[in-house]
Amino acid sequence: MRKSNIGEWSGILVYVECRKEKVHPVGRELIGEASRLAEELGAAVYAVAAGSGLDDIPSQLAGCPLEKLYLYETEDEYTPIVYEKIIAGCIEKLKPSIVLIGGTYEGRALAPRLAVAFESGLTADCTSLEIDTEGNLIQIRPAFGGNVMASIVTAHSRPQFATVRPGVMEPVFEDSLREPVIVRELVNLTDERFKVLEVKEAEGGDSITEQNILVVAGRGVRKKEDLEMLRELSELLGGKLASSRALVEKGWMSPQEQIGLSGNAVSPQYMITCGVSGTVQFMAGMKQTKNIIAINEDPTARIFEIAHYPVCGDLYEIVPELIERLKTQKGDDFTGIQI
Ligand SMILES: Cc1cc2nc3c(=O)[nH]c(=O)nc-3n(C[C@H](O)[C@H](O)[C@H](O)COP(=O)(O)OP(=O)(O)OC[C@H]3O[C@@H](n4cnc5c(N)ncnc54)[C@H](O)[C@@H]3O)c2cc1C
Repeated sequence: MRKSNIGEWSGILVYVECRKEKVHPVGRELIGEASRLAEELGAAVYAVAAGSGLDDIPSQLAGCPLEKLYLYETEDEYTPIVYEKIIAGCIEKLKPSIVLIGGTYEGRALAPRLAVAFESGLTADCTSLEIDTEGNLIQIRPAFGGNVMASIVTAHSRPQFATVRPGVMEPVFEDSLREPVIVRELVNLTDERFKVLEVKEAEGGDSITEQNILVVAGRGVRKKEDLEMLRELSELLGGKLASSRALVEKGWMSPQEQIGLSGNAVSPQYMITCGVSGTVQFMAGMKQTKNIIAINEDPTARIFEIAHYPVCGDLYEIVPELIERLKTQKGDDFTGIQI
């Protein structure tokens, strides 16, 4: 491990992922968390973004308590190798003690490369972050299939790298009047070994991580065809259907639609779980949900421990009834429905 003079490194740098000139929501979530940690450390928060068309990024981050915002304008499409060089250059210059990166497809490829480049530690998919008495970042994440929570510290090298999946942290509250210093650079670091010929959007529509309303199917659903009933409910509510891993393993739902430790972390306004027991691995991906309505026929199901609206009963009776009421009710205001 490269010996680092730890005292030379300070502050928190957040990698702000941008797609099609838009800040990925995880950027604001990480800035929110970084500003909380920075207060404890008495340190500053910085952000860095790379890509083309970054003109609008400062206004999208308005209200964020940032000291500096680094914008690296490049025509290169995202490839981990080129972006590693760009972000490593920024880290080299700034020397932040902590670097936070979204646990997205992009971030998951970028973070390990940066950690190797700086010969420092990385903890992937943290669910919580704290500061210890020495000022180290305590990186907390589920381990051993979610049965224990591991607290990991990178005590002897800097920066301390951590990724956090979208939807796990609260987004920053826009109350800062501070205008960050904007540092803008043009970069051209094309790596001859790679050429992006075309970028194709993944099929399957909007991701479940960006939904405000989710209906979640669990093993309590008996047949694949019965998912249509839950899909209808999700569409009537203007949301999307997601599932526990049980149905992904059966091949009824896709891995992109799975919530949990080995799936997606989500934080919708409303979630209706149907026949989901509430295992630790499932709950690791949905604890930030604002309103949980859980339908389960077992009164001792663990999901009821975190549900705001527990509904004990057979989903095959309750869901058709809900659909019927939604269809007959004027308007589609979900909050007005009496369960
Ligand atoms: C390393 C690891 C990672 C994992 N990652 C994930 C993950 O990311 N996401 C995930 O979901 N799981 C994950 N799992 C699997 C997890 O342990 C469980 O197997 C899974 O969450 C169970 O899904 P479930 O709640 O749908 O099914 P079950 O636990 O079988 O629960 C089904 C529930 O349906 C209820 N039910 C049955 N019939 C009805 C009915 N007619 N009406 C109402 N209720 C009914 C039952 O009472 C029961 O509570 C992981 C496991 C491991 C080891």
